Amino acid sequence: MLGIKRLSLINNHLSSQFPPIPYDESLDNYRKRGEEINKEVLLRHIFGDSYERIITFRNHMKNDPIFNHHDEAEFSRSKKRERVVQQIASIYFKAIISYEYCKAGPLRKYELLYALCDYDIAVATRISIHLVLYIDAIETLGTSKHLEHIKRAYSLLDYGCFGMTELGHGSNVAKLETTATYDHSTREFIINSPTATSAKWWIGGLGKTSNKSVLFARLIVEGVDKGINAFIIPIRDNQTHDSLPGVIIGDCGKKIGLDGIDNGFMLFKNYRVPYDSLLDKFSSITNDGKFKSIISVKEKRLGTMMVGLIGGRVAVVSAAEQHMKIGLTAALRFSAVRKQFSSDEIENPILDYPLQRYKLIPHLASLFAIRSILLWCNKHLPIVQQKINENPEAIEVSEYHAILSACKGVASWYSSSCLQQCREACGGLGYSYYATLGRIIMNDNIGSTWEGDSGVLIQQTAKFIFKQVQRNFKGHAIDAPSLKCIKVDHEKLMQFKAKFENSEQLENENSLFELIEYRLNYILYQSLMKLQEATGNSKDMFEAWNKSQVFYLQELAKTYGEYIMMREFAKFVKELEEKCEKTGKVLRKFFVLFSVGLIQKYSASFQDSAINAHQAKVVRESVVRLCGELAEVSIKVIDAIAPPDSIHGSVLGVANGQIYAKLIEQVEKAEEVYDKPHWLPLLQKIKQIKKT
Ligand SMILES: Cc1cc2nc3c(=O)[nH]c(=O)nc-3n(C[C@H](O)[C@H](O)[C@H](O)COP(=O)(O)OP(=O)(O)OC[C@H]3O[C@@H](n4cnc5c(N)ncnc54)[C@H](O)[C@@H]3O)c2cc1C
Repeated sequence: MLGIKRLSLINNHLSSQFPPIPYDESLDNYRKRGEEINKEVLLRHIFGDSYERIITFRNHMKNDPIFNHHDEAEFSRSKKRERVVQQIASIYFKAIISYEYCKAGPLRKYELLYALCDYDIAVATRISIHLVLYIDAIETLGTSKHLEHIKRAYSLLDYGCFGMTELGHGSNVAKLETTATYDHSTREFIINSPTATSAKWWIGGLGKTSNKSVLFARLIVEGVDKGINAFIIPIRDNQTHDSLPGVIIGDCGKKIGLDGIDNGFMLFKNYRVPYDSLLDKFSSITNDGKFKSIISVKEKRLGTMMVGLIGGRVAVVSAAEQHMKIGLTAALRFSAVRKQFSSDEIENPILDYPLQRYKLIPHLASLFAIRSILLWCNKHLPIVQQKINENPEAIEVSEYHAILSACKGVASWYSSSCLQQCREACGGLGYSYYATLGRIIMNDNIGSTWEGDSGVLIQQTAKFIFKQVQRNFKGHAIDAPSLKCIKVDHEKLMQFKAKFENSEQLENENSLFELIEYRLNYILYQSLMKLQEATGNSKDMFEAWNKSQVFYLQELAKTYGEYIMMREFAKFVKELEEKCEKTGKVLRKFFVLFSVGLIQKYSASFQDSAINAHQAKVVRESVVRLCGELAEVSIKVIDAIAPPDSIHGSVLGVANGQIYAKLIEQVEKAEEVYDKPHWLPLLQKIKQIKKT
């Protein structure tokens, strides 16, 4: 330690215009506080079977100078995109990603994406559009004749994109306007963009990179609209990289973040592709030119096709957790070092203040809740993908879809709120680019929109719950295991009174589940009543459904998502306790904080009758006390889960706690730090004008 301290002093002294900065022991001191945990056990528990491979990918990045956030700080959009391709090339071949490698383990590509997302979601997304969206679409919607496209994609002989969204439509996929008209004389499809709003828009990797695209278009056979189908088509010449005749490709321009992704637009003018371009697992055209589908009801066809495209949504949940982890690494380590005010001479680290603890610690608890549901999603993803092949309408499939949709929404909203708190928790220094929070906030921001707008997506969760309840009304048992707690008994619901009198009783796991299950049943009952009322004064069910969103159906779906997260968090803690009692004990407190936090957040609806004023006070006091206890151990916890400094890139989150030295070093390395501005003559001219 002495050696490191001396080195840090010498380095600082030799290269800086600033006075020497003594080694700051604040973070080391905070690290000694709180209960003991076993960091390795915790990280292994979090990463599960992926542990070794994620660490290997991390090491590839750590040892490769092409992964360097500070180099990239002043990069132009074009340079950033070039750098992302260099990074992908570097890691893809070191990681030996191939068709065989990914077939050997369905989660393997997600492990690479996970490691890359800790560095920058732009890099992870650039490759995930290709590896997950493009390849999974061919795999889910295509047949054996399309296997060659998949193999070429894994070998990077083709680089693919996912062409669904158009300028005019994103959420309402059924209304996409691009047409693919079948010409039986040549057994080809003629693709056209009939309107400006039918231009494919926002397509990641399309702007500059891809030579192939999965394309969603309206299939016309014998003049009849057969609905949206998917195709695999070439879009650029593989040698010259020119767009093919009949295809117009452009770049969507400057975005508010994610400079590293080349989002593009695409238009078609009588572009002909052969029959085999149709991904024809569900629908095909016979040799005598007749449309045929294994799903006879047209309205059901699109939904069934979409069911398999779930991998991207799991990646969004993961990104939310990863962004929270990086934000909290910066904010917590900074807060242990940063000092402001005291009642005596020695100032307090701001992490000692209950207000700062309340700002940050509940988000650390939510991070573990998201991680827990992610472990569940990862475990069930291959099972559900298999099930989709057998029966896309199986209950396991629709339940997975409902849970994932709710959790995608909840996780994306949690991460936005967490990152804003992290930025505020770091005060002005949090606004520096080198704190990394600004970059992450803008990159994370899209999580609530892409892969399906969260507010639209969770309506599908609400629909799923309603369908299950309808089954119950018709005398059948609810067949989704996650909804076994549903009891549509109004009388009993209204009589419910929480029993806890003090924090110990409140924080008991059974008591916490009883309360959150009550909340779920209560909001369900309210939603049913609201929908019934709205049905009476609306022109149709569509209007009634929309009138019941605010305060009801949206809340129902969110509560369900949070309930499932809580259920998985409880399992996560139990399994951890079996591996290491002391670490499990600390994580159990995070579980309790997450759960009590939900009760506190929803206290308005609890207080209708279920929780009295005294109990509400117990809930609030519990939150504050748990935040205090967990803040003491929070540096150890963040140490366990934080990626290495070179990967998270935040000067405020450096593991050695030398935040001021690191920030100064970075600022002094930036372009033109001590230079006169090139616009000095303009400044002087203005002064001259003022004088005369
Ligand atoms: C950076 C980036 C990358 C992307 N990459 C891809 C890609 O690679 N491939 C691809 O195909 N797409 C891509 N997309 C598109 C993305 O998936 C869509 O933007 C997303 O699905 C939302 O659709 P939208 O933009 O049409 O929003 P809209 O549906 O127009 O939503 C706008 C607002 O209307 C509200 N709204 C819509 N319908 C309802 C309703 N029924 N009830 C209440 N409110 C409603 C929404 O909640 C939202 O607030 C990308 C987008 C971005 C920004």
